[in-house]
Order: sequence, then C-alpha cells, then structure tokens
Amino acid sequence: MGADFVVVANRLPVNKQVAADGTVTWTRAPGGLVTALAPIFDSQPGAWVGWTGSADSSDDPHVDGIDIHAVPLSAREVEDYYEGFANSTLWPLYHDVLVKPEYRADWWDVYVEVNRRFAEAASAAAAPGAAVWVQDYQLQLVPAMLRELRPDLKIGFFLHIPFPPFELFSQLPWRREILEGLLGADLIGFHLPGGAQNFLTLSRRLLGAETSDAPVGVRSDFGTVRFGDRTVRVGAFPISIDSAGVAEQAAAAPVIQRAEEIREQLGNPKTLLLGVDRLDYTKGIDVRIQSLERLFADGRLDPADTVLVQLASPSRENVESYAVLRDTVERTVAHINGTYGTVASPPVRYLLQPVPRDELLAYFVAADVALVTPLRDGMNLVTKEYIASHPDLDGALVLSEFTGAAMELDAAYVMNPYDPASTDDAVIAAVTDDDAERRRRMAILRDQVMNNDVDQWARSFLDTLTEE
Ligand SMILES: O=P(O)(O)OC[C@H]1O[C@H](O[C@H]2O[C@H](CO)[C@@H](O)[C@H](O)[C@H]2O)[C@H](O)[C@@H](O)[C@@H]1O
Ligand SMILES: Cc1cn([C@@H]2O[C@H](COP(=O)(O)OP(=O)(O)O)[C@@H](O)[C@H]2O)c(=O)[nH]c1=O
Repeated sequence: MGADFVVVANRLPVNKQVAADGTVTWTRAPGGLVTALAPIFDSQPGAWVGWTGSADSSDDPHVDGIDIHAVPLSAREVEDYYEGFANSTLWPLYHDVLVKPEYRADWWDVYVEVNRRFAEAASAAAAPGAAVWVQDYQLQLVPAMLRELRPDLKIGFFLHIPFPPFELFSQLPWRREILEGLLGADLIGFHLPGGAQNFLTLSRRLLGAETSDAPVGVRSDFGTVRFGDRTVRVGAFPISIDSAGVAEQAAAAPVIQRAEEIREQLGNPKTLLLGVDRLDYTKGIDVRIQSLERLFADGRLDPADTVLVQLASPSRENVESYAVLRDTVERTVAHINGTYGTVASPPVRYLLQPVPRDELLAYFVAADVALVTPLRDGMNLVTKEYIASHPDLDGALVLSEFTGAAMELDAAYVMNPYDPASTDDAVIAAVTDDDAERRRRMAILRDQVMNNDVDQWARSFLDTLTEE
C-alpha cells in the first residue's frame, strides 16, 4: 500500500520514554520539521524514514499520525557514516573549511552503504506516485538511488546547511558522485539563492550539464539543470519557525514568570546577553566570548552590571574538533570569570546541557540582547525564535552576516565575526542604542519572522515539487 507522502531524514522525529517498570512509550519530538509537516501528515497518510539516534538499537518506534520506518545503524556505521563522512568530511567542507575536512575512502564506502539502506526503506514506504522529501547532507545519494528503485516517485531534496562554491566543493574526491546523487531529485532546495547558484555552477563545470543562466530568486525564478533526459529544478526556500506558536508560548504566564525569576537569580543585571547554540565550531561561541572580554578590558562594558548566559547543547561529542572547541570555550569562560568576576557574580554563566523548550523560551524573553555570531550557519533558527519571543519590541539582536538568517534580517545589528572591531561595535550598539532605535529595528525583524513561517517554507517547497 504505502504512504502518499514520505520524509527521509537522518533522524526520526521521536522521543523515547522508559518508565520505572521498563515500559517504553514514544512521542513526537517537537522539532521544527515535524511541526512544519504536521498539517500535511494530518491530511494524508504519511511516513518518515530515519535513524533513532542510538547505535545497535532494534527499537521500532510508533507515534500517532506518522508511519515510522526506523533505519538501524550499527556502532561502526555511526562512526563512519555519521561522525565520519557526514560530520568530519561534509560538515566542515560545507562550512567554509573552518576545520580541515578528512577525506577517507573507508568512510565514503559506509556513507554509500547507509544511503542505499535509507533509499531502500523509502522505496518500501512510498505508495505509487508518492512525493518523497529527502533532507540534508547526510543523505545526498538517496535521490538517485531512490529514482533507480522507483522512477514513479516525485523526489525532492532540501539541504539545511550552506552549499559551498566551486573552489571548496572541488576538494571532495567524490564530488561527481555527490552531484549525481542530488540530481536524482526533481527539485533541489537550498536556504539561499547563493547555494542554488553554486550548485548550478558545479553541475555545469564538473558534470558538463546544461544549466540555466538567470539568477535564482527566493521561492521564485528557479534554476534548471538538464541531466540525462530529465530537467531538475533548483531553488531557494529559506526555512523558518512556527512563528505564531513560538510567540504564543513565549507570552504564556509561566514563561514570563520564569523569565523574571531568571533575571532575579542572575542578580538583576542592567544588561543580560544570551547565546543559545549546539556546541559547534561553526556557531562562533568563542567569537562572542572573546568580544565580551575585550569590551570588559577596554571599559566599554561594565562586568558589574553585565551578564552573558551561554546555553550550549552538547553535540557530536566523539568528533575531535568538537572536543577541542569545548576546551577552548571553557578555558575562555574561566579566564573571564577569574579576571572580571567576583565569587558571587561571575559575568559569564555557561551551561553545557540541552535546554528544554519552555525553559529556552524563558531565556529568550529575559534577554536584552541575543548574540548570534556564527562563522557560517545554514539558517540559524534560534535567531527567529528570539525575535518571535519579543512581541513588545524590547530586545535586540546581534547577527553574523555569515548566517542564512542575515539575508532576511538585515535590520539586526549585523556584524562580521572575523572582524573584532565590527563584533565589538555591534554588541555595544545593541546594548546602548536608545529604546526608539532598538524598537524600530525589532519591529522590522518581527514583521519578517511573523509573516514568513515554517508552514510557508514547507508548502512552497512541496507545491513546487508536486506542480505539473
Ligand atoms: O542531528 P545532529 O547531528 O545532532 O545536528 C542537529 C541538526 O543540525 C543541523 O541544522 C541545520 O538545520 C537548521 C534548520 O534548517 C539550520 O537553521 C541550521 O543552520 C543548520 O545547521 C543539521 O543540518 C541537521 O541535519 C541536524 O539534524
Ligand atoms: C541549544 C539548544 C537548541 N535548541 C533548539 O534547537 C534548534 C537549533 O536550530 P538552529 O537552526 O539554530 O541550529 P542547528 O540546527 O543546531 O545547527 C532551535 O530550534 C533551538 O531552539 C533546544 O531546543 N535546546 C537547546 O539547548
């Protein structure tokens, strides 16, 4: 039978709970993608193909409204496919080579094998003529593998991270295979027109494919690649959040009360700065902490009335570059607190734990300034969540120009994370500008975020994929 709509992603949208008596229950994970696709799953039979997140697990999760197809991964596959090729080769290569990508043929072989398994699971899950939407860099070979198994399907692919230019992508020993894998799709989506443009150039220069010349627009003016006897469309679809949902949750009385409590617990500082990230070297956590140290040293900010809360969620902990980053961040935090703090009031509060949704929203509400300073980031949803949490137009956003979000949110205090002066000046302006200027900027940011939500993202991609 099969489903008319199938999502294929590295991770399944499920949470596992084990009761004291060992009973296991599964719930839908409240992530962005599953929220965006919920109305689509509610209106037609839908399936989701993905990994549970645990190695060597025989878990077979069930949740309401989505037909879950778990793809099990062995411990060795997690090492070679997920930590290896996905996160030690592709992730750094696609993020401006911020750390040196490792090119290993044994990792590549396992990446191919795991992608084949995902393609087979998707093929088994899909009804005749179904729309299948493949997600992200972990699964770039799935479109072509799936097309070979099921030429009847409409296949879409969306890349959630930046797509690099010719000069960087060409380093990859398997560059042709990746492009050919992606070109199995009918529609390939990127966050930004620049990523789509890079893909067109690479298809032309590395595969000799015939490509369109006109600039790619946002949700419009799609590019084309003629590949074999098919024409593949290429477009820009910037992802967003459930803007109204976040705004509503952030305005709830318990969240507001918790926000006040947080400020009180921090000693009611004049300025509360906030960073919220996976602990990833792309996120520029070190950039903002070093800026704070300079601003204290130069006397431009007073450590007695400024607090930075950095919430860092552990990520990819078995990958060495992540361990190195953790060490750097923790040494810098200790240095600033040792130099500029007192025992009772260290200026940097650092938490290395995933923070649950409601608690996170309370931090967004509480913060005077959000510091989003990545060296490179596909979009950065935290940015949009912070904006949606400030209906009263209080709050200010310092935003790196190297995030996808910066294309839409240029009313933020935009900074260059590679330029210490630009970073410091943006932080100071966000902290010291008068209320009128901060509110003027926040009003423009809110207009953009509230009028462009994740539902629009999903619908615009899927409508484009399925239109005749
Ligand atoms: O699954 P993990 O290895 O734990 O990593 C978490 C996710 O990180 C990446 O997120 C990206 O997608 C966001 C939404 O489009 C975007 O805002 C952000 O800039 C990207 O970094 C990754 O792409 C996902 O596949 C991971 O699940
Ligand atoms: C640190 C932290 C984050 N979240 C939530 O996770 C996502 C992060 O999305 P973003 O696009 O900013 O970046 P990556 O996908 O990680 O590269 C966002 O929705 C955060 O609210 C969380 O729930 N808990 C955490 O501790």
